[in-house]
Amino acid sequence: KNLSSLSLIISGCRTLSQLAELPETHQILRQTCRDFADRELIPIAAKLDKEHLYPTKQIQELGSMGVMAMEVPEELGGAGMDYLAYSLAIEEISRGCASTGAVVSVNNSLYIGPILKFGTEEQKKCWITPFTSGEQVGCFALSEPGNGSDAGAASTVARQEGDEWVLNGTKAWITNSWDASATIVFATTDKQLKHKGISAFLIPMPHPGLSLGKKEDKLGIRASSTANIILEDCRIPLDNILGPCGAGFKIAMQTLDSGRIGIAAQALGIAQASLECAANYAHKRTAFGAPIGKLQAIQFKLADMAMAVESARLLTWKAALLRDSKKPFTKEAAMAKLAASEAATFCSHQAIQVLGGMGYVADMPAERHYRDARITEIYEGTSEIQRLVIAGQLLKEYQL
Ligand SMILES: Cc1cc2nc3c(=O)[nH]c(=O)nc-3n(C[C@H](O)[C@H](O)[C@H](O)COP(=O)(O)OP(=O)(O)OC[C@H]3O[C@@H](n4cnc5c(N)ncnc54)[C@H](O)[C@@H]3O)c2cc1C
Repeated sequence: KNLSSLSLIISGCRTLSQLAELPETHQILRQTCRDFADRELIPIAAKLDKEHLYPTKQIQELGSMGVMAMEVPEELGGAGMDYLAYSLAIEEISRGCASTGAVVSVNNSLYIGPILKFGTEEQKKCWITPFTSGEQVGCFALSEPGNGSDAGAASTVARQEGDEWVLNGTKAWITNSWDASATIVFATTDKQLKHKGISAFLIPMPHPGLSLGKKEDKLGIRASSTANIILEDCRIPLDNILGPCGAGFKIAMQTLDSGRIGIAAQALGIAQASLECAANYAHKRTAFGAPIGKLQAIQFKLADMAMAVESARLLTWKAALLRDSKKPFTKEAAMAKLAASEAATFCSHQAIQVLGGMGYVADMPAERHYRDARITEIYEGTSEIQRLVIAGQLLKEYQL
């Protein structure tokens, strides 16, 4: 009995030690994604951003590397890796191009994630496998023009008619929508039951009755498409419901818990890129006869940036490790997303200051990082919502 509790302690230590030093498999994956970002993403990120171009070729290459379906078992076409690996991949890709990070993260955690968890075996084969190679991507349609944070107030409706569901309503801000081949749509099936009357549906794209709004002209992550999805008597077979009828809100909330680890990782990538940009510039730029990196004012900025990135990274890895060991992680995922998104906005702001005038123009990546960082404090739950989630969990822990 004593020995078995000791082995538990030892395995706990191994998990903790991963916060300081990654296992070799994860180090290799991280380096592979970093090399890919250096080679394939950094040289084109400014052009993708400026011209709002979807990175078709890069997404396909990431698909062939297994990065479009990190957690999906190999028999379904995925990489069969864990969430720590996923967060490392998203950070490295987003360090190269945050828009590409958004496309990859939505496909993995918002589209594939809930199908993997709640789908039937048939649904997994049909709706996951074709989305593992990067040839096709999916999207996740929860928000509406009238409600984002208050996701339980969905006004999109689905009614059963014979052997079909008929959907009507408008979903707003849907990432990947213009490039997607399928979407998960959340719609109310029983208004009386409020959020317990919301269900999740799988709809192929394009599909009769489903149309797209204009591409939003965004501040950042401009290479990923964002648009309304409009449903007008959109008919799908009864089998296209995901999970039990009425389980949609639970599916959405659990999906966002996991998705937040991906957004934390995306924010880390942007923060890290900002730090690297500022540190490199501090060595090269001279003022008053010496590199600006010799100035304590610049050094303090770099130190604060490095601390913000590293502490948010540890929170992100902790949330991922908890999820991988099947322990509760809602609070830690919200903490990771909040800390990492604030680190990204802080670091990208400071990077512009370190670069001076060069930080303000598109010749250098600092201004793009600044624009890209901002969304991480908004989507998959604003910073205010993360604080509500953290406080809600915390108060439960201290309940008398
Ligand atoms: C580029 C982009 C991509 C997106 N991608 C997707 C996607 O793929 N799928 C999808 O479903 N959605 C997506 N969204 C929507 C996104 O998740 C919402 O914008 C976000 O959840 C906020 O909702 P809202 O815009 O309606 O703001 P609101 O909910 O109207 O909030 C406005 C302000 O009020 C605050 N607030 C609201 N409620 C509270 C509260 N209870 N306590 C304290 N403060 C509160 C908010 O924090 C915010 O500051 C995307 C949005 C953008 C901009």
